[in-house]
Amino acid sequence: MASSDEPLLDLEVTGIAHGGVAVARHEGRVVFVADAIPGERVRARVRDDRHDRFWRADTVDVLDASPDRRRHPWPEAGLERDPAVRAGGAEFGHIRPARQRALKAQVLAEAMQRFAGLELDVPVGAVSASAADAGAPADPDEPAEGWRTRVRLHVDAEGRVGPYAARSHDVVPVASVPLAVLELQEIAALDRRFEGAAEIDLIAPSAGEAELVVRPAGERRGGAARRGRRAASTRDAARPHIVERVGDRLFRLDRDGFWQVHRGAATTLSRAVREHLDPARFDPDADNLDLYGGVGLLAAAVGDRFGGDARITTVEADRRASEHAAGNLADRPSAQAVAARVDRYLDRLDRGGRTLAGASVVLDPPRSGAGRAVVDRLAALGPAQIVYVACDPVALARDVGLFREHGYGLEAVDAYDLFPDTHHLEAVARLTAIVG
Ligand SMILES: C[S@@+](CC[C@H](N)C(=O)[O-])C[C@H]1O[C@@H](n2cnc3c(N)ncnc32)[C@H](O)[C@@H]1O
Repeated sequence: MASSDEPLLDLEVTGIAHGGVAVARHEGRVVFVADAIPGERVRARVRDDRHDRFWRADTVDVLDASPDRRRHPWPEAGLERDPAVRAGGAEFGHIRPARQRALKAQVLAEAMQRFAGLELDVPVGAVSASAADAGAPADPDEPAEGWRTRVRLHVDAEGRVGPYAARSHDVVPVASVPLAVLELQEIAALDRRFEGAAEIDLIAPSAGEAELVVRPAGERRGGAARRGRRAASTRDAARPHIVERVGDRLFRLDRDGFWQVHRGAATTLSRAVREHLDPARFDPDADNLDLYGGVGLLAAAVGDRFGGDARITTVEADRRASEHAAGNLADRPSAQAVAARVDRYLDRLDRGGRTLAGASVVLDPPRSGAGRAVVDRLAALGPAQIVYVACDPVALARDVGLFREHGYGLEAVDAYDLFPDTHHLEAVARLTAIVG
């Protein structure tokens, strides 16, 4: 590992890589450079020179700035700070929002080309996080900050709170959290000392008060989820819950359970799933599935699109989330919630001699994607269409490539900027069986 005595490199920055780092070359070797923009010339300090083929470096000075460079909206994450103490989690904040989205679109296009063999040009749409019209397409010039309804901060040995530094687990005390929605900025208590605590969670549900939750050192997070499918204990039943509103519908979930983070995300993704499901291929009586269903957000969207009688089963590994899904979908007699791992659920269908012929499947896996084990099983069951909701462009592209091996084609894809000031993006794609 390089130290701050390491010589500095002057680099021509030529590209962008997955993960939010720019790409340059030095003496034939690729250098991944943090806090730079393609087209710039920067001075960078090498942080990691252990690999033969690539090094990692951090920008310390900009020699020729891009017109898309701006002052970082989070002072503790900006170039003025030494890279070792720059706040993490806002690695695109130094870039104007329109260029952030263009770079994300480029990463998606390159991933689709490389891993799925497809030439695509998909713009990444801005999404409003304002309390009044969250989820509406946003004015591209609207400030991108103020979108996070969940923020996790860490506590250092002296009780001070902050995010981890970029690329380390060192806590960086901060005076502001500009990516958070205003309610959370107001309660963040960043000047308080939290001795004995490990983490602070800031949570702003759409139907209820914003909360600051202190997690003592040694507390096990997500205990219920880890206990798997054991019978619900009295302690589980008493776990704090919150309520989220999407349109006219309310969703109940554990306070530490999964929910989309951007204030406009649940609306955006519900709408995207409704729009991407091809009505000509949708059979309300088929064994329609919402895989990786959480507390039933997207199963509800399917019901809203095709009516309460449309059959749908939401499958989720976290037993508590699945119990909430059953409650959240209780007004839909044709919807059911199953607590199971997706791969095991698909195996059970197969062993039972069932197929998914004529069925529509919503697939919303974690960041690592569905992967070969799930894609192979799902494709073998032969659904009519799959609407894939993805928060990682490379995992999506890899899985699209796998589906194509099984005769599924990519019919449509849209992308949304649900993580401004970071390198992340959300994409929704429709895959259908190619006939003939
Ligand atoms: C990206 S979230 C999507 C949740 C939901 N669709 C939503 O939009 O709110 C992924 C979900 O997959 C669940 N999960 C992770 N691995 C799983 C697996 N192998 N089988 C089933 N569910 C899993 C997680 O608990 C989480 O709720």
